Amino acid sequence: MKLPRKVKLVEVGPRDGLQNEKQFVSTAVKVELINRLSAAGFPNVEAASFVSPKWVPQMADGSDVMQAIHRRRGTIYSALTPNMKGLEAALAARVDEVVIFGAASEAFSRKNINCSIAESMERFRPVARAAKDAGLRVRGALSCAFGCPYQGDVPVASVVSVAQMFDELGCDEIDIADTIGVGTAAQVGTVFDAVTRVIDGSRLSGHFHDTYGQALANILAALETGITIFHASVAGLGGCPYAKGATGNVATEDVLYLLDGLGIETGVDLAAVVAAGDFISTALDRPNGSRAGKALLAKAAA
Ligand SMILES: CC(C)(COP(=O)([O-])OP(=O)([O-])OC[C@H]1O[C@@H](n2cnc3c(N)ncnc32)[C@H](O)[C@@H]1OP(=O)([O-])[O-])[C@@H](O)C(=O)NCCC(=O)NCCSC(=O)C[C@@](C)(O)CC(=O)[O-]
Repeated sequence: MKLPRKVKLVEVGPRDGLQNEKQFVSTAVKVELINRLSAAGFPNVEAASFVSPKWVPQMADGSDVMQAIHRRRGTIYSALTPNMKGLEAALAARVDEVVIFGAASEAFSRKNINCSIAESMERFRPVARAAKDAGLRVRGALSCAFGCPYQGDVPVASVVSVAQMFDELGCDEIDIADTIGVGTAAQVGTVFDAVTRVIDGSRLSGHFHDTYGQALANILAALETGITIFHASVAGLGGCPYAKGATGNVATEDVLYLLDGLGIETGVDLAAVVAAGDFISTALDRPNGSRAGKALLAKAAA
């Protein structure tokens, strides 16, 4: 098994992790979480979402969050921008990277962003162009690459085709996302092998939710196909408001424990992430969703 020496870990907890919370999480808590995560050494933190507050009320304070955070040198702060209105807000908030987000499933595209896949790409085109003109990085998030809550199976050909659309829009990075956490290691191999035939693997990332407990195995399977960028959410927070039943992202602490054990460098301090996971679990008054996080906290307290 040939594995990479280094991996880029993108922390998505402040956005993907919190967006589904029913009770509004205060701006101060969001800011403290982002500051703790960037201090832990993440090269990239997904910090906000400039979407319609009617669709995702939890993310309505994105501008305030971006204004209040302490920007660590070397950290890329990303935000979701579904349209030009979102991009204008993101530019005003001085984000470093925008995320346009589409799906490999027509049904999910309509539920999540209220348009077809083809329409979404036409909506994203000026967003990507204006973001590039402003010197920002552009990431394309490709949901439902391993299954859809509305449509069921998603053909690998649809994943490849939407990845190529993002590529054509000029995306620097493309996230292959298991939105509802149904993918298996075998499927991960098949999907990444197919996408890497048309897009260089160094520009692809694995974004795994952990509904069926397969996320760490899926990360290992993706590492074996040469993928070196992964997303994770501190304390396993999260879920998509338009993907019922799906649990949070794979917990960052668990991914770090795996990567540290494999001797793969991330530049991220596991102990600091464990403390951030404890902070946000306490603030939300809920059990910590990271197995490694809980074990390390218990060990430290013993
Ligand atoms: C795309 C739209 C806006 C279309 O929504 P729409 O209703 O078709 O759009 P609209 O243009 O008719 O706008 C409706 C209202 O929203 C406002 N509006 C419109 N755009 C914005 C904006 N950017 N910022 C603030 N406000 C906005 C707009 O001004 C209007 O306000 P009104 O006139 O009614 O007062 C909507 O469907 C939406 O916001 N969807 C976002 C859903 C979302 O955020 N989902 C979660 C993120 S995706 C995800 O989690 C998956 C991912 C990325 O993690 C990967 C994975 O795991 O799969």
